[in-house]
Amino acid sequence: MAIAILTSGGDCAGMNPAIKQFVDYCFSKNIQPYLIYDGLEGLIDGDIKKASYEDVAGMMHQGGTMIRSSRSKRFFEYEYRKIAYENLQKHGIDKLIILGGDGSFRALDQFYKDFGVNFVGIPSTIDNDIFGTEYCLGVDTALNIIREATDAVRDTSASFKRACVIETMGRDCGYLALVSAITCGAEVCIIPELEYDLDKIGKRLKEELKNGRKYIVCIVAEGCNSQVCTNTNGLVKWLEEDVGIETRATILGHVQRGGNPTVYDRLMASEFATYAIDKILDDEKCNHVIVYNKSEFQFVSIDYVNSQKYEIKKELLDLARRLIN
Ligand SMILES: Nc1ncnc2c1ncn2[C@@H]1O[C@H](COP(=O)(O)OP(=O)(O)O)[C@@H](O)[C@H]1O
Ligand SMILES: O=P(O)(O)OC[C@H]1O[C@](O)(COP(=O)(O)O)[C@@H](O)[C@@H]1O
Repeated sequence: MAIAILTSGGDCAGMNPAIKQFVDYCFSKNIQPYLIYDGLEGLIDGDIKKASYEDVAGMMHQGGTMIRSSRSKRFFEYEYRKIAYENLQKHGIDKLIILGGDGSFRALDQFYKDFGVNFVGIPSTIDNDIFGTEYCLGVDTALNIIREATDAVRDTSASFKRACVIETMGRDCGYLALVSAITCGAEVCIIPELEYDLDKIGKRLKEELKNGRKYIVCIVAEGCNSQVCTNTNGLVKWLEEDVGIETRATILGHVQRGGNPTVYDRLMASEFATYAIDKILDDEKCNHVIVYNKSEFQFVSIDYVNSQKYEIKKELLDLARRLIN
């Protein structure tokens, strides 16, 4: 019996601390851990290595994933999954821990159905958009990067009496933009989940500018680009032409995916990894995702994770209602 770890889909801060804990904890239980490099692509290509303490030394503070990640078209095909399975067999690996999003969990669930390889999925995505868990690894670090960037952009906006539009990542989900708008003290928050009224926002902003406001901070979610929302360019145009304030846009992009993991993500990584290993070692059959709700870790089925679309909780949305009118 042997156990391996891989990272798949979008990387995030916290993956390295989880990999380190995986290796250290397996050794403490006298189990040989394996590392699979390059995600599902590496699984197909047989890029699998016995882990040693040296492999994970000094990686606690590093962002991204030192065993790298990938999105794999080949893994959708049975033929390649079979090759992946044969690669695992060569090392006697029958258990996998995967750090990724719901796509990666679906991939391993298919793999489990094909060949019975047990796995536990650890929700890891800066988007925080996996149904069934309040928290996904990497979110706290991404939020802190957005906060630092927004604080800096606000400084220069205030110096020039300008507005700024800051675009966060999140794919279709507005979580990062929402929490950032609330915690960075933004004046406007545009996300796919909240209906907004530009006329009302415009009137409010003009009134505030008349009363001495020196700058405006707008936070907009990446998801607005593909949805029926005003996107970053649209907002810049509207601020300049309708509200009448010089405006600059900052699209934060991939800086949000890097950076040293925060203390919270390091701790969550250790806990997620430890509980996941305990579960996979205890259960004869295991195709679960570990989730975190109300300060507790639980295990749920892939079907449950896939049964609904993630929705931001109402109480959090309510905190931003004054930023959309
Ligand atoms: N139904 C599936 N069958 C096989 N492989 C899948 C399936 N769904 C997703 N995958 C694999 O999982 C990878 C990661 O999924 P993706 O949605 O890109 O990222 P995430 O895990 O962050 O949601 C995909 O590139 C693909 O290789
Ligand atoms: O790195 P890429 O391929 O450009 O993907 C960008 C996307 O990945 C993310 O950063 C993270 O998404 P996942 O964790 O679901 O892969 C999204 O916020 C963003 O839309």
